[in-house]
Parts: sequence; C-alpha cells; structure tokens
Amino acid sequence: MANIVQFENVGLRYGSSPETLSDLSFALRAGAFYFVTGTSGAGKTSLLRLLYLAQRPSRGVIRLFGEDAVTLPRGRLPGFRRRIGVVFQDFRLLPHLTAYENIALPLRLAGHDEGELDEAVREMLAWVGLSNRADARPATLSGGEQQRIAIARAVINRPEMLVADEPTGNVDPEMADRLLHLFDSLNKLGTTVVVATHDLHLLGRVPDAQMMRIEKGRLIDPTGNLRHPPAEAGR
Ligand SMILES: Nc1ncnc2c1ncn2[C@@H]1O[C@H](COP(=O)(O)OP(=O)(O)OP(=O)(O)O)[C@@H](O)[C@H]1O
Repeated sequence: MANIVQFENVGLRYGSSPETLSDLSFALRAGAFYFVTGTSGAGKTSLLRLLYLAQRPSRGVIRLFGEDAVTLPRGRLPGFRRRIGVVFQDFRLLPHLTAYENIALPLRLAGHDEGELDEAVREMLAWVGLSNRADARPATLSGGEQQRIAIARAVINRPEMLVADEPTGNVDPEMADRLLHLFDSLNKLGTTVVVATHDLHLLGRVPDAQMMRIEKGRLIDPTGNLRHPPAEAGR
C-alpha cells in the first residue's frame, strides 16, 4: 500500500505558547483505518486539523497525496480539501437546510447538475438509513441521525480520506457502534479513515484498525493491535 500521508518532524505552535505538537514523524497507508487516541488536550484535534489542511504546521514536512502540503499554493487548497471528508463531534450541519440539502451541498458547490446530484444524495440517504428523513431539518433529528447526515455529507464526494474528530462523542453507545460500522464499511471500499477518540470501547470495534497514541503533543510507542508502528511505516 502506498502512503497517503507522510509527516516528518512536524511541530505545531499556537502563537508564542510552547509547541502543542512536537516531532511527529509517521506515515498513513492508503486504504488503512487509524484511531488517534490520547487524553483531553493531548493534541488530537490539532493533529487532525493538520491532516485536513485547516492548519499549517510551524515546522516540518507534510506530504499529502504525494505532494508537499505545506508549500501548496493557496489556489490548490480547495482541490486538495475536496479529496478529504471531515466529520466533527458536533455535526456542523447547516440548520436552515434539510437533511437532503445538507448532503447535497458539497456536490452543489462543486457544480454538479441537479439530475446527477439527486441520485447520489438518495443513495447516501439510504446508505446511512435515513431515506425517510430527507426533508427534516437538523433541529428535528436526533444526535445520531444528525451525525449520519454529517457522515453522508462528508463522503458524498467520494473522498480518498475521511477524517473524523470524536464523531461518537454526542451519541449513545449503540449509535456509536452503528457509526463505526459506517466508517468501517467505507474503509472496506478503499477510503483511508482516521478517527480521533478517547472512547477506548470503540477501538475493539474495528479489528484491523491501527492505533496512534498522542501524549502531550508527541506520538508515543503504540500498543494494542497496531500492525506496523506509524513512525516506521513506509520508510
Ligand atoms: N486555536 C488554538 N489556539 C491556541 N491554543 C490551542 C488552539 N487549539 C488548541 N489549542 C491548545 O492545544 C492543546 C491541544 O488541543 P487539542 O484540541 O488539539 O487537543 P485534543 O487532544 O483534541 O483535546 P480534546 O480531546 O479535549 O478535544 C490544548 O492545550 C489547547 O488548549
């Protein structure tokens, strides 16, 4: 498997504070499933923001899809971001749009015509089990339903990588299992999946997943079911 992401000695500092992330060197393999774990404040969200290009590092090299993501010209950022789906703990659906319109949004922004868009949106609604809620607005949906709409929106563009930041933090354990199942099935179709969580119960749900543990902004030696230490992968 080729590497989809490569970090070399990456550091991130907010303002003049000490580094939030330090000396991150690892590779993510295309098509693999990763959990990013660590206590609150360890730096999981910061790492994910680097991954989905919401944040530039203060130092080091990040290669994404085989290209240098740090020096990428601004004009190429939207094209890169379209190749990455993002799911947040708090869903971030647009409240004035229906479930259908939220899922359709990335395709509309990418200029797809309404005919081809409709089939894709209905397919995604069926995939997340919410065909009957197409016209509902987010406020009338449960947390688990909102998160499934958010996942459908994140993947309708068929991104090569899906990045999810505590996606099960606001749903009950049963729904968390169901969401994990969606991520797993997406991964089996070839999408690289990266899920940050401090819910250790989830880790056993994806037997093939690999773990990256962050402590105080550094990757520590992974344990558990990691098949290849990320720091050595692809070297
Ligand atoms: N935009 C920012 N400006 C300044 N400091 C920040 C910013 N974002 C995060 N930090 C700091 O960086 C550190 C790591 O935060 P981060 O959100 O990455 O951790 P986390 O592991 O995701 O935590 P949690 O599980 O609580 O979400 C924290 O000390 C936080 O206060």
